[in-house]
Amino acid sequence: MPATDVTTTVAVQVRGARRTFTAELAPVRALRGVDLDVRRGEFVAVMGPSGCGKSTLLNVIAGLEPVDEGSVEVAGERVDGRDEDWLARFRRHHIGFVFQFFNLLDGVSALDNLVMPGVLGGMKRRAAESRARDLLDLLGLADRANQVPAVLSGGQRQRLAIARGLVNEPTLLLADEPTGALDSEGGLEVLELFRRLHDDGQTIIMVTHSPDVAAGADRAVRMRDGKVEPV
Ligand SMILES: Nc1ncnc2c1ncn2[C@@H]1O[C@H](COP(=O)(O)OP(=O)(O)OP(=O)(O)O)[C@@H](O)[C@H]1O
Repeated sequence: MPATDVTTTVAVQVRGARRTFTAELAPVRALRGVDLDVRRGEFVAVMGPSGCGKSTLLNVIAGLEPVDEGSVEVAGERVDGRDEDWLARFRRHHIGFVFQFFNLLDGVSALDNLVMPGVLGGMKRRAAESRARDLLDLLGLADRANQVPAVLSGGQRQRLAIARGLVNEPTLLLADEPTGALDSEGGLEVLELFRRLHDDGQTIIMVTHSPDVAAGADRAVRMRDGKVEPV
């Protein structure tokens, strides 16, 4: 990565991003020229009505979906126009993703839910296990290491999912409605955790419908009809 001031302080830069889905009735223009800048270490909430393109924006930042036009840069690297192998490697090193419905592996322990992505990301098993135990400690789940996700509470499961997103020490943590499936107490627990991660320097972009959750971020941006609105 070039060591200039701009690339070391900019975590994400999206310019003129457009993404259209083909659908039966008419094309859906999910992103219609999105511009977004996120600095390293920033905690940004993305808000806006259902269908305005929030998840699509996270997906193009993660390189899970291509843009039809425009550019996406993360940690000084252009993400748009890359092939799948490059993107898979890039995601393993730079992106942690947390989803609304946890996406945990049901049949294996909390510990193995963290060790597996670590090993897949290129860590030796012992290093992955040590990182996994540190994260379980950090997230207050040390005594749950050998339990399967089904016996954990919603808030604990989401904390485990966040830990999984952090195993590979991502440059950027992307969270799509991380509190959406939780009651208000669980939601606040998760928000508190994000605040702590942010205090430790983690860059976070979080999609949320909740103004209370967004208020915990450094900055909220609003999307409407496939664009980020000026605030
Ligand atoms: N794979 C797809 N195929 C077709 N249309 C899609 C696809 N993914 C998203 N869309 C459409 O693109 C638009 C934006 O979707 P997106 O999921 O980004 O919105 P959102 O703001 O995250 O919505 P929500 O808050 O309900 O999750 C919607 O009209 C959606 O139906």
